[in-house]
Amino acid sequence: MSDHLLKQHRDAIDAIDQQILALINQRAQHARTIGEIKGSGVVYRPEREAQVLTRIKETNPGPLSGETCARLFREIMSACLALERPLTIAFLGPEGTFTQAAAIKHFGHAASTLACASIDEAFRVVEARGADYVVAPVENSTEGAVGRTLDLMVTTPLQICGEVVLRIHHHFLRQTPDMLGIKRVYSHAQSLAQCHEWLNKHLGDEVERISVASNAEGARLASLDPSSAAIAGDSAAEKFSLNKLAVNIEDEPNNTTRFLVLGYQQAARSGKDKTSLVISAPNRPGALHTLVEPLARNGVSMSKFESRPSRTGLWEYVFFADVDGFIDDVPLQAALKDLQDVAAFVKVLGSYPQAVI
Ligand SMILES: C=C(O[C@@H]1C=C(C(=O)O)C=C[C@H]1O)C(=O)O
Repeated sequence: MSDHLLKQHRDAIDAIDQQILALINQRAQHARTIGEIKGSGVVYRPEREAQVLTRIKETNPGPLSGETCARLFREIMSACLALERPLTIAFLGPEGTFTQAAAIKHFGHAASTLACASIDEAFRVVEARGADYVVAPVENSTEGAVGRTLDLMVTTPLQICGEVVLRIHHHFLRQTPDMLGIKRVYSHAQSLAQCHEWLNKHLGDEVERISVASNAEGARLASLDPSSAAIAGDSAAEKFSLNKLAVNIEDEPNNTTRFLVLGYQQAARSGKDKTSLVISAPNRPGALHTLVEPLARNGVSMSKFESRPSRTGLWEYVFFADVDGFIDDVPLQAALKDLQDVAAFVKVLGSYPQAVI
């Protein structure tokens, strides 16, 4: 390899870096001015961020992938937004959970994350304006709905203003670098379930499976005791300096979790939006059909329909529906009007941009 050629390319990179540096700061100046124009109002604009990321992906000339460029711009926007006002995001702690990874994926590293002891607590902190937004898991592709998040959404005054989809990779973690003398394995119940085939194959019956409040808590416990192991993701492995004895041990290779972002904010239309509803009908034959029919009749397509026992005792079940489109779209307005005539309870949980990255 010619040293001369190498130097030429490095000089070019140095010159480009200076241009990038100047341009990023020019961008930040605009964001700061936008912040001044917004005044004391809401600074985070999910629809605008979704549009920026979509444009970057669609116009990216390569060789970097669209996904990679969107991630880079995600961080640039995060830093620009922090110049307007830094955001605090409540999540189900401790540090190192997948929910924290989802919060960072959505808001970037310039946002501060606030670990909470439970999903309830994370909602409560934001409701009391102790943090700006809450990120909460709502469904996993293998394990289904996260009931607690659904229950909280029925009564919270917060609105959904975004969604995050995260690929979940579980690793088998331990203080020592071998599989000898393992007496117990800690993880969240959902993660134990998502890896049960791997566990059945690689661990004997005598190894106890202990479900704990979070994967990160499992990793913490395993870091204190050489006879214990844990199942958790990358960030918990790093945080507690554990060895990865096996990586990506989830039974389902496309294991993903969807999270919702909630705050005191209705997102504006991004052009590629979803609306979430919770509805309920009196418990009589055909009730479910009554709830679905107005959506179908008005040509509103549904991407999710989930039932959940009602906790108020007023109705037997409540139903969570995700539909395509923004709240003031004509077909959706018509469907909602028809629904209000037949449903005992309808609450719009929010209209928000579909996840871009
Ligand atoms: C700059 C703005 O504020 C924030 C930062 C954005 C950015 O860096 O592009 C986009 C949306 C907002 O969350 C804006 O509203 O345009």
